[in-house]
Amino acid sequence: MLVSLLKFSTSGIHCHLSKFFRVNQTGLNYFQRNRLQNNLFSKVTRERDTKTKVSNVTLKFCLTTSGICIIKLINDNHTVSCQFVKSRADGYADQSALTKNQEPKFDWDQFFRLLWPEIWSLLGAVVSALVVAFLNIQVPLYLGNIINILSQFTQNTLPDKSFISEMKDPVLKLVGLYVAQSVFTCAYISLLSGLGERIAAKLRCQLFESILKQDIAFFDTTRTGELVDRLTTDVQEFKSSFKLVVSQGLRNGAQVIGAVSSLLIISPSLTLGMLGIVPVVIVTGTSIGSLLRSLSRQAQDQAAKAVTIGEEAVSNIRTVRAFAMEPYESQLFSEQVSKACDLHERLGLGVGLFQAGTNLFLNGMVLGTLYYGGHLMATKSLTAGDLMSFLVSTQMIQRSMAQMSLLFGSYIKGLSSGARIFQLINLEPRISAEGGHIVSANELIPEIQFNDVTFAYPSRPSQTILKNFNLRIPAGQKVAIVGSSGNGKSTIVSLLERFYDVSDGSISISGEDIRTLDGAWLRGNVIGLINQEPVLFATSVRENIRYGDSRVTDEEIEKAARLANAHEFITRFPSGYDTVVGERGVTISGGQKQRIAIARALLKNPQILILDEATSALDNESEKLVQSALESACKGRTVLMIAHRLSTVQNADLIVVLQSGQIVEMGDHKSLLAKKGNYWNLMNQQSQ
Ligand SMILES: Nc1ncnc2c1ncn2[C@@H]1O[C@H](COP(=O)(O)OP(=O)(O)OP(=O)(O)O)[C@@H](O)[C@H]1O
Repeated sequence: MLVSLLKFSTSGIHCHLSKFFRVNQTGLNYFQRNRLQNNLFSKVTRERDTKTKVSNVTLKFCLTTSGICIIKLINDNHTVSCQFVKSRADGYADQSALTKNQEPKFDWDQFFRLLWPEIWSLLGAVVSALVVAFLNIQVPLYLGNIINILSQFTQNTLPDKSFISEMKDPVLKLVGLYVAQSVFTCAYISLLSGLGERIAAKLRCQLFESILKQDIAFFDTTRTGELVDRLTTDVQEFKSSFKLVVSQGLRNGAQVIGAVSSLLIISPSLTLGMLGIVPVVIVTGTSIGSLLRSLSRQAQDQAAKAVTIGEEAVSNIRTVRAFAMEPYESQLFSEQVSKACDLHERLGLGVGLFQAGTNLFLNGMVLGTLYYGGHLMATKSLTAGDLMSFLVSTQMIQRSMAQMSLLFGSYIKGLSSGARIFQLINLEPRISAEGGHIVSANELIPEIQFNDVTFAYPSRPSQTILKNFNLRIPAGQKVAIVGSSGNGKSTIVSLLERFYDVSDGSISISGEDIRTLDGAWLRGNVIGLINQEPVLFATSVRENIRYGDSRVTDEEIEKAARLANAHEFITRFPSGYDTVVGERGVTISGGQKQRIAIARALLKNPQILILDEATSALDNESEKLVQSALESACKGRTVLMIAHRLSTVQNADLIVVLQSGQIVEMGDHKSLLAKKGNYWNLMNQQSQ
């Protein structure tokens, strides 16, 4: 990531500097310009408002709190102001495939489809919650009843009756009510919890599946942290809101309806007077709600941005440490966190104001009831027990509505999280990993043909990387592609693996356009890829070689490891094949990692092997070991080799020299040297 920032900055600065130099003719040479850029990085990323002078140019850097660097180039006569380099966080987030498109919308259809298989649990929970609400509504009536009996006893209107016998029935009923209330409360809470967890698990799996099936171009523009945030925070938020809204919302909603009905029975005039202002609350609530929803979405997006930055820094901790960039990363993280915090604070204030307003209204309602009810009691149209029931019911309405206003915040958060989840689940990859046909093993000829291939990366469509590229790699031959950095060598590999589709032309294997072939079959059975930075998972050596294929036996694993020159060092580990290699294989050396990766690739016995600079990250000693492993691995296969070090390609059947995405020379090592052209130049450069 840091490297990306530097690359990003370099190209930007380069562009501005070159414009500047063309205009002003300051005559800085290449080295001065490089020094200038290097200075620039160390200043931009470490200090604020720094000035430095290189040659006759003064550079001023500002790292503003919003993370935007503004650079001014000032020479003796001119001041050129370069508005430049947004912060890494903003720069990347702007490009994100998920955030650059339209605002995610909550899909109610999809939500109900998700709920459908859980309908019985949901119904059970709903019925239990409604029963609890119904029982709650009964409580004030029974209490009112008891008060009426008590007041009759205190006024001596029941002289012949025993207190215990009169009280026994209503008290027992009340106890029964409370017990039933507890049973149904337990039922709806446990049913809803299970339901919420199952839905969350299903959503996580669907999200993960959707992420894995996205094409590589999607990952070019979407940051890992953003995806992790959707998998974790959004699903968690959605689940909690769902459970809360269904349980509390249903219970409180039913309680309000039930309590209002019983109020209507006790005193219609008092009830209607009390409910007169409810429509005003509903209209105000709805309009405030849509404002809060938008604020909630912004807050969640911003929180995701912060997570993304934190995740990147932690996963690239070695680079961060090597550049002593901890303070910079902390600052970047805290800037994003404080932006998210601001938004959440505003959201909290909004929800708080809404709740405060609702509470004020509801308390006024209780006070009004007391006042008007007292008046009715004074005129003997209401008994003390009725007023008691009325007041308890009104308070129940007040409490329920207050809780529903609290739920409102959760409901809003749940909707925005759900919208973000569904957006990613519904995202269709442009290149599907599966589908297309399979060529049977005996018909498959491992011959590769690039026909007039032109290609630009989807994230940078204006930059054509390959132009009318034609190449035939006959079955069983070893073809090497060489050329200086950035000429499109690895791009050829990505196209052959069908990580991207060609913009024009076609690539065929065994005479079939690879766009018509099943991608998973192609990558899983036909092509083996060994690249510069082998990635191992934090599990045992055995599991890394097997990589999920349970059909593979231990003997086959050992055979592949022997072929990859890995068996010897693996058996020297105290736990042998069961040695755990640490996250991304940090506990073993680069050469060892590479040989495990070779064994993994060989295990599927691919007919086509791609070596993308497979030895360039190794020292001489490791390179020799890996090179000999590769030589045995290449036997009997069609091999496409990408190489920086020309020493590794000399025995190739055909060497292709690439320049700016086009073939400029082709031949074997000897004939190319004899030509004294590009290949010869590259050889000379390397030997120097
Ligand atoms: N995912 C990507 N999105 C956009 N542009 C890319 C992407 N990957 C590579 N490029 C650009 O494509 C061009 C060719 O890159 P490629 O990696 O194919 O070159 P290469 O010859 O393999 O270089 P190297 O030898 O340094 O690995 C470069 O300009 C690079 O910036």
